[in-house]
Amino acid sequence: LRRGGRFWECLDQIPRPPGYPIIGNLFDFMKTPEQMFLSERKLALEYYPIFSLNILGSASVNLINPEDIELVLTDTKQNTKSFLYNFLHSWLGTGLLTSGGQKWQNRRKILTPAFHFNILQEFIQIFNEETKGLVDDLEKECHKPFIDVVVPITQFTLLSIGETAMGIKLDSEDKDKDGYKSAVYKIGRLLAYRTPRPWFYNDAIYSLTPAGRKEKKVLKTLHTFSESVIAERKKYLPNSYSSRKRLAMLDLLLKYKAEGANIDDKGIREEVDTFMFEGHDTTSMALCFCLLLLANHKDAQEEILKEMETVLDDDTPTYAKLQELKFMERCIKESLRLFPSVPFISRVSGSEIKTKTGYTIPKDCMVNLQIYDLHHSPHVFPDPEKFDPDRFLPENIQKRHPFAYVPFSAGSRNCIGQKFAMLEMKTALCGILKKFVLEPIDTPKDIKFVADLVLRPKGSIKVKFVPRHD
Ligand code: HEM
Repeated sequence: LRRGGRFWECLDQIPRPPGYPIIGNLFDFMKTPEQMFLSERKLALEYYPIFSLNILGSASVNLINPEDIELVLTDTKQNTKSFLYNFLHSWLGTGLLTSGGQKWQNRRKILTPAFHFNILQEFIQIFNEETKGLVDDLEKECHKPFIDVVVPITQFTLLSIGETAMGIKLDSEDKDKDGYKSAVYKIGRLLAYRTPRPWFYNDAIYSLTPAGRKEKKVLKTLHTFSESVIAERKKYLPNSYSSRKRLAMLDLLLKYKAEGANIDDKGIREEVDTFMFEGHDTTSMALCFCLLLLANHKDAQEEILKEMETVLDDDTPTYAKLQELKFMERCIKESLRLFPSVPFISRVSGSEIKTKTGYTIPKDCMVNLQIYDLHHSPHVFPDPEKFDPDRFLPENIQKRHPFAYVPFSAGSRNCIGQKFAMLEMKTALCGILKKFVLEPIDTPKDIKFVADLVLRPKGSIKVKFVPRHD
């Protein structure tokens, strides 16, 4: 009623799965996190290219086709994140991922230099050192019938973001770090629980519920960790920053603050929380799924090895050498197609959107861009479940719509860390594949997912690591 006739008039034209009066499609989503994930996939397959949902008057439009996804991602009027991101405010505040308008523009401008090519080049040495630690850990465990790769890989990505962007060395035995990792899992679960329950959307009401009280405890762990990261880095603050032209992320923010720029302690914590999370969890999942796929595709594994032998000889990879690993890159890209770490993103329409498919999305409506379903659609990728790195040969990319593949989103709000992530994943793969042959235990079909902040498996991802004897 509040939204008026035009809103519902437009929305009612868009295909919607049958629901009930008042509650709408609520029962499609009042399910376990695993069933919720499957429900969305089923709807996307059935209703491609577009469908709407209405849960107790909370409406959304879901886009699955590249043409309409392009319309949203290239229009700055559609840049505002939907209210779903508000649920992250108690954790990430309004950092780069969750902010909008002028604040987002200022922060993006401040933080972009922290991911400049010169900075990334310096990070390769850290990625190599952390890869060595990862390979040592895998060596200790490789006598076992399998390793759940999520455990060592998450450790690797967390240590890597700590040492690169934050400039601190996290102790691999550190209890706070372990508490942080499990808190990230817990908050993801709580958000998945809250999202389909509009009666918990009000913060005051939610805070009184058992889930809200649990969230408060989890937030304490998350914030204690990020505050300790900032305190640790502050110990090493130089008196003057002028000696180095380019600074990594946390130093850059601390410098801006010291110089009186428009960022305070709260702002710095927002970004540390944002980058600690976005910088480790997404890359960790991407790398885990890549290892799963390579274990199941020995031919690709051997081809990567041959390429490594030609390009790297026996050296540790440098920035320039990593650029030359073209086949490895295609494998990572294909892995991110099948397992995009961020399965969907969400916006609110800043104006009416006339879709290429002939519908009108009303203004002020939640618009979800279903990246996972776009990447798995047979309309977009023939034989979509097949692992085929050649889909990313230049001549094949050219045949596709430019927005058919968007694991890092696209447009002005794209992922600021995408180059960082690719370099980190390539360095880790070089270290791992040089030492081990990956053997399959789980197959991709065995993996069940849960609705979460990132594409998360329900249980473990099991791979066998067999030491390589030259
Ligand atoms: C494979 C790894 C990664 C994937 C698949 C990924 C994916 C994405 C996607 C899809 C978005 C858009 C989110 C949205 O619109 O709501 C995003 C944004 C973002 N990502 Fe990543 N990401 C990855 C790695 C990283 C890393 C390593 C960092 C930091 C070092 C990072 C930091 C961010 C930040 C801060 C944003 C918000 C950017 C903005 O709105 O200006 N990401 N990422």
